[in-house]
Amino acid sequence: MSDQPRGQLTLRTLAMPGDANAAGDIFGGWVMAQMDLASGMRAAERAKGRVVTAAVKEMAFAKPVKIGDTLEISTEILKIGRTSITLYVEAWAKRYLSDLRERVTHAEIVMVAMDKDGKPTPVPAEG
Ligand SMILES: CC(=O)SCCNC(=O)CCNC(=O)[C@H](O)C(C)(C)COP(=O)(O)OP(=O)(O)OC[C@H]1O[C@@H](n2cnc3c(N)ncnc32)[C@H](O)[C@@H]1OP(=O)(O)O
Repeated sequence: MSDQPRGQLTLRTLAMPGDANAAGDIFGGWVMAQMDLASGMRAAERAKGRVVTAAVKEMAFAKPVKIGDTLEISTEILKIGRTSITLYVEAWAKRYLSDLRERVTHAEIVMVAMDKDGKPTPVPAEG
């Protein structure tokens, strides 16, 4: 497993008190939401249109995110199907007031390109 983020840095945000429990641990659901947002951004750019999340493959949280950490989400497009885009997504915590970065979780996320009527539509050729 690499000690560097894989793919493109797609989203950076700050973990705030409102995203945490009473012990200062950031909710896993908030981290997942940021990963979903980043996947949507990357996939919509590739699809040149709207996308929805079809599936999130198994996830585990290896390390906590704490209040004040910068959460960095990187994405790599693994596969383009007919209407789907499969991404490998990593979440890293850049620790508060430090240069230390730790990978907290990763997942494969499948996004599907949608037409204006909300039906799956082919992902256009690149370029
Ligand atoms: C902005 C948001 O994130 S929206 C919030 C969460 N997401 C949603 O609300 C999406 C709700 N789900 C849906 O609308 C539908 O189930 C869809 C569009 C994801 C799939 O619709 P389906 O009728 O199954 O369409 P269809 O069978 O044509 O599949 C479309 C593609 O999705 C893929 N797909 C569908 N379900 C899954 C799944 N569970 N896992 C992986 N891929 C899947 C298919 O393999 C297909 O890919 P391909 O065209 O590259 O071969």
